[in-house]
Amino acid sequence: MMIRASDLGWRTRGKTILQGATLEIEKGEVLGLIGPNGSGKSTLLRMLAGLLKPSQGHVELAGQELARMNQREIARITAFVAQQADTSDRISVRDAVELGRTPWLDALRPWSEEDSRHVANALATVEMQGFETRDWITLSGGERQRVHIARALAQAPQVLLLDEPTNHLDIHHQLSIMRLIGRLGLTTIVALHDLNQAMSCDRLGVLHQGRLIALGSPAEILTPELLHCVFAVSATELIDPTDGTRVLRFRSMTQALPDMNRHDVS
Ligand SMILES: Nc1ncnc2c1ncn2[C@@H]1O[C@H](COP(=O)(O)OP(=O)(O)OP(=O)(O)O)[C@@H](O)[C@H]1O
Repeated sequence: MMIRASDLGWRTRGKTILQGATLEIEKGEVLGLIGPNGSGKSTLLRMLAGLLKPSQGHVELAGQELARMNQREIARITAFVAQQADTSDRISVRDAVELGRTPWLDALRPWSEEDSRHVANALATVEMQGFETRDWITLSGGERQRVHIARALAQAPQVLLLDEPTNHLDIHHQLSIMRLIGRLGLTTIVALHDLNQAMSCDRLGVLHQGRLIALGSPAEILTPELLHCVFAVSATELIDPTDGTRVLRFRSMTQALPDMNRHDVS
């Protein structure tokens, strides 16, 4: 088991933000976290990344107690891509991605060709080669997002934690990031808002009002009943005729559905 979280909870200023989250993630599994705004997805990811100390419960990472590991030990196993990670520092794209190598460097292990290879591969993977010398502040939102993902890949992690990684991305790059997540073979936990993208995950966890209320395969989870209860939408399942995949189409609950039983002959 790569990650084991038991009864995780977080409280702040007397308010419970997350409670009773228990989950296990196998090596190489892609787990999607879905849930409405404010349901606790980022909070759970930040606890799994060791960035937020749980008020309750504990996390095991690759067989070790996360609370007993230092940031460097955690960063050699886990890379985290936050939702809005920005920097005001004037750094180049290459500098930003090179930061991913930090957990592997020290006085006895200075920068080497291997580190440069990791950085070049990571930039190529997110289709950002050629941007190395650009100033970070001149990048668009989507380019910044891809550089953040490159920084995480340069870290050569076993576990990838991604908070809405397709935010800001155009459709080509949304699809290529989702495809990349699928083929990296890393243990990945990814918070997603696009429920059609979520269908490509091995399993989905649903957060609702600070609780992990369901965990299972996309087919088990993305039912019209659950989508109605959790997201307050009505969903219709369609089949893409080109490859037979399921596609969900959503309507707000206030939008009237056409009466399928009415056969008007005019
Ligand atoms: N430091 C904090 N102090 C007070 N409330 C907080 C703090 N951090 C998070 N919250 C609240 O906790 C709840 C869960 O936040 P979280 O960011 O985990 O949700 P989320 O599911 O990731 O939401 P979104 O989909 O909007 O990104 C929100 O209501 C948020 O306002």
